[in-house]
Amino acid sequence: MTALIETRGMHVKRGNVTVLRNVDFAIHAGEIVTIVGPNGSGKSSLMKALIGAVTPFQGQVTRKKGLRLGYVPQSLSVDPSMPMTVSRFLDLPRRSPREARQAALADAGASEIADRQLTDLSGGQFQRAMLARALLNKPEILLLDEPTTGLDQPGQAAFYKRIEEVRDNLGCAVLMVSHDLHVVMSASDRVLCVNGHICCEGRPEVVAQAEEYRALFGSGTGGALALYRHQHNHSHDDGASCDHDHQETA
Ligand SMILES: Nc1ncnc2c1ncn2[C@@H]1O[C@H](COP(=O)(O)OP(=O)(O)OP(=O)(O)O)[C@@H](O)[C@H]1O
Repeated sequence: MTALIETRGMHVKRGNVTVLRNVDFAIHAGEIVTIVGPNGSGKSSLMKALIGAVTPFQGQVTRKKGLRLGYVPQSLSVDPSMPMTVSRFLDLPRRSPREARQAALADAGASEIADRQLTDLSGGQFQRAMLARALLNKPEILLLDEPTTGLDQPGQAAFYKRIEEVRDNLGCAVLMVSHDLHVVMSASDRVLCVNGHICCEGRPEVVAQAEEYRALFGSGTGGALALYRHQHNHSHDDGASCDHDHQETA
């Protein structure tokens, strides 16, 4: 299967400092991949190099031709003195048909906020408005940089659940940076542990046990995987049924 984005031997500098070394990475259609790592370890730099906002000084990044990207940045400051509805926000920088805006808000689980002022939204609603904007062009890959910053734990869990639904409904790949290890690990197909390079990578269960991961986050997070696990019995449209044994967050 062709990768949506792939890097080979990628080195990235910010200023004069090499912040990422020798990154080999690929993400494919429909995957949910989470990047974890300490502060300053190069997670955002990796994301920026993948979307082309930062150019690697060595190695290659290959994006599928015509790849449709949706990007939710780490932060966006809104001038509280500037009145703007969510609908208007979705029209920046490019106007979209009303139906497209409504569909994106529905996909983001936020249909009811279309006419609300941006500055009146709760943190969770604002994140959904950002998500809706990233979904407007029906992305093949959605990239989210710490999308739940400022949300409480139920808010985080609800947001990641919505991301899984978006992936299921739209079939897009999802690549996100997160510090919410306990919540995000089991929502991911694959976890990438970054600290200036890729320390370890694999299924969440495997990464949580890896020495490199434990050296960075301690063994306490080994049990973190259990936290988000919930009972997840349902049928899909294609008739297949899911029966994972998850436990709810304490
Ligand atoms: N524009 C820049 N110019 C110079 N150095 C930068 C720039 N952006 C980031 N850096 C440096 O690059 C390193 C990696 O930063 P990056 O933002 O990628 O880390 P991160 O893992 O996303 O961190 P955090 O978890 O704190 O968001 C840090 O040392 C940071 O200070």
